[in-house]
Amino acid sequence: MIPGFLAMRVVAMRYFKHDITPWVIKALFAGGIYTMGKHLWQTMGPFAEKHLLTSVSVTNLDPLYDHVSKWVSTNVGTKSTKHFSARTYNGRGENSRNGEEDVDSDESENITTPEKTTRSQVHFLPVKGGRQYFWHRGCLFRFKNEVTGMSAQSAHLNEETLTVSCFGRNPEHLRLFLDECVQFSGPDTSKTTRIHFLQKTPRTFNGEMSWCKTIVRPARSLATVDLNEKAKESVVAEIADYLSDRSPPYYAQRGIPHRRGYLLYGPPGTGKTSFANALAANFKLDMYVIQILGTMMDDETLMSAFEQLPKRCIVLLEDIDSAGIQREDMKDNKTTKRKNTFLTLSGVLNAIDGASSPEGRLLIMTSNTPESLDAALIRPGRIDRQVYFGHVDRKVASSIFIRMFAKSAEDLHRAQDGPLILIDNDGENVKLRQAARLFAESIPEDEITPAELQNFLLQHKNMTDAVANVGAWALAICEAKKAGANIVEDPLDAAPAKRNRHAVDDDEADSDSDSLFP
Ligand SMILES: Nc1ncnc2c1ncn2[C@@H]1O[C@H](COP(=O)(O)OP(=O)(O)OP(=O)(O)O)[C@@H](O)[C@H]1O
Repeated sequence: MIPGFLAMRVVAMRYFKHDITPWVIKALFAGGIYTMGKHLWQTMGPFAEKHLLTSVSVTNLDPLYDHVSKWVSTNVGTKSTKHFSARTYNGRGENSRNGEEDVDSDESENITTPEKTTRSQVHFLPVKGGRQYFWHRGCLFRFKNEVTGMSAQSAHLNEETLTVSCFGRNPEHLRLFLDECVQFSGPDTSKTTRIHFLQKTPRTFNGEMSWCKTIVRPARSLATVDLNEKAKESVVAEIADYLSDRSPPYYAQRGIPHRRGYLLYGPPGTGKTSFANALAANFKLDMYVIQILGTMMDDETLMSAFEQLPKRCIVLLEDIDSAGIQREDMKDNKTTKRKNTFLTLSGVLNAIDGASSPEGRLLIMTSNTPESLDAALIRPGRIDRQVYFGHVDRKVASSIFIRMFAKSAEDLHRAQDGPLILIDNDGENVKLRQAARLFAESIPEDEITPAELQNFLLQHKNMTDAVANVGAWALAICEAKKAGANIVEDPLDAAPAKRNRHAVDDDEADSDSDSLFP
């Protein structure tokens, strides 16, 4: 008997003149059936799932994860569930994931396409652990979204798994569905490079750092980085050989640790980081960036960062000299507190090639003043090759100009790893080539960095204007550098008196440009 039933029955009889007994019996019966069904489902569920469903699982380490979740969030969306997790995608078919951001890059190829858009969209997915059912091409599908563990790439990132199941035994339905997800996702995400940064781990309070920040950038082509062609080709060939399947056994047989290191050195803004990015894109490797300066990095953190690296990747140690790891500090192995670093020479060397540092990775260090680095840091075995990045010469100036003003990607033919070559499709490109020659002739050789030139061209997007003003601008830059000034005023923005100083150059440039662009 249900406790209090008699009292309730009496009250119902008195006030409603109604006997509730049959209703209570019906409710008890329904409850019994529900409990029995639930129990049956719990015991039979795994059996039914195994025999009635065909499933496929994808973890968030695979690009397919993004394609599937994007399809589901767009096409199934809010129809059959009330609790969601939200995530953002931008219009290029890239996405944000766990600690991962999309960024627009000023380093993307300079030829823009109209379909590139930076607008972010918010999409809904079922909460983690949630399920969603939907029909696709006449088949009932189930979508499950679960946290399944810690990511192997970073001990602090969750590994999430999407399981898509379809009722029936035919895996063809799933294959068609996954194909559609990939198509739906739009531009190929392999045209992006993932760049990982060290960050204080959000879930710990001791300030421990791990690779928990990731950004996705448009893949940079090697052809858009100006560097001595022979040097570029041979570096690319060496890395291709190092990453090939025959390389690990070759190193192992000879008892050599399977590691390779490069030092890219030269003045700031000459393309060292860009080249590292382009190498990562070319070899489809993730890049792991360690910025020592300003991060209070110590030996332990650096060691742990290296230990967390995946087997195949590029590690970029940025501006290793400016981080305060310099010869005099390292000689007696003192801890250096200069410039906020707490690193010792042995700490850095251990991290780079100690017993616990993974093999198979490619190390790239960049430096503006390599002469200040300790010989131990860049000895062969740690750094196998040094590559110089310098100021622009006429060839590079012309190449940057053409890249900036070419109207479309089709106008530029890309040799495998070589420079971009302008195709003379029509008269326009002949003009562009001539303008590039004039532009390059107005620039003093080996004085100006590619970054400075690129910046000038971003501010002078009109070709005639760029050719006409580059001479005066270059002169101003060179004068400022000689005087040790950091601020360089654009001669066009300067007072008239100052502009007159370069009147001759302006006039010459004007006459050149006039002949080109009537
Ligand atoms: N050699 C180059 N070829 C093409 N673009 C270049 C080159 N050098 C510089 N740039 C452009 O200049 C900007 C800065 O380049 P980057 O960051 O690669 O220089 P860096 O040498 O790494 O500088 P830093 O030493 O200050 O880190 C980028 O936008 C890049 O596109």
